[in-house]
Amino acid sequence: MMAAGGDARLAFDGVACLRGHRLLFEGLSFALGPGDAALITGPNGTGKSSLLRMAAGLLAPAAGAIHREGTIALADERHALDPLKPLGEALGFWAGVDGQGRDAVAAGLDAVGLGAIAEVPVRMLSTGQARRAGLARLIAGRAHIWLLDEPGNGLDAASLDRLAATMAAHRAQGGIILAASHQPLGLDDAQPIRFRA
Ligand SMILES: Nc1ncnc2c1ncn2[C@@H]1O[C@H](COP(=O)(O)OP(=O)(O)OP(=O)(O)O)[C@@H](O)[C@H]1O
Repeated sequence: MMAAGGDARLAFDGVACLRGHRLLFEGLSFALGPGDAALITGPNGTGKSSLLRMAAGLLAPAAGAIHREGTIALADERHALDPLKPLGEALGFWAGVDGQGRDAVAAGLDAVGLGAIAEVPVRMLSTGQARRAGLARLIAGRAHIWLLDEPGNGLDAASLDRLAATMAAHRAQGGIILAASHQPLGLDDAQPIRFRA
């Protein structure tokens, strides 16, 4: 079972983002509670990934405040799984760090359709499988707030459907999703956060 969202909350209040000497955005405010989702869209380099890194606490806002309640997990193109280990074992390491057990790893693998290759070393995964492995890691961590950076990249149609179903289940349990994507993710009712060139 996924963690219940409980009182999960993620809110930006008048946030500005400075990278190098460039102001990417300012005055950004939004609030997400249990079951909510927001979808960040916009051209390359406008600050979508930077916003997610701020939400994760990896990048400080130049102005404004970010409020978080609940556990947070970020999935981007770096899955951070040990390339030499079998997939299931590599996921088990991170599940342990997140205070989860083998059942969470099994649920993560199942959600991305990789249960049959749990014994395959991470270095042998295809591009799309590696991407799905990163999502399995996120799912197995059972965090309340999911930050997803282009989660549909490299995924085939069946995997995109699974991702949509997994996101819907997470929200139904009170989880929160903040995603950046150039492609539709099935988050049609999500709050839009649009960046412009
Ligand atoms: N460490 C850094 N130092 C300075 N500038 C950076 C740094 N990291 C990213 N940037 C710049 O910040 C800007 C926004 O980058 P970001 O990755 O947030 O964009 P994005 O909207 O996610 O783009 P894409 O659609 O290509 O993924 C870019 O111009 C990028 O070069």
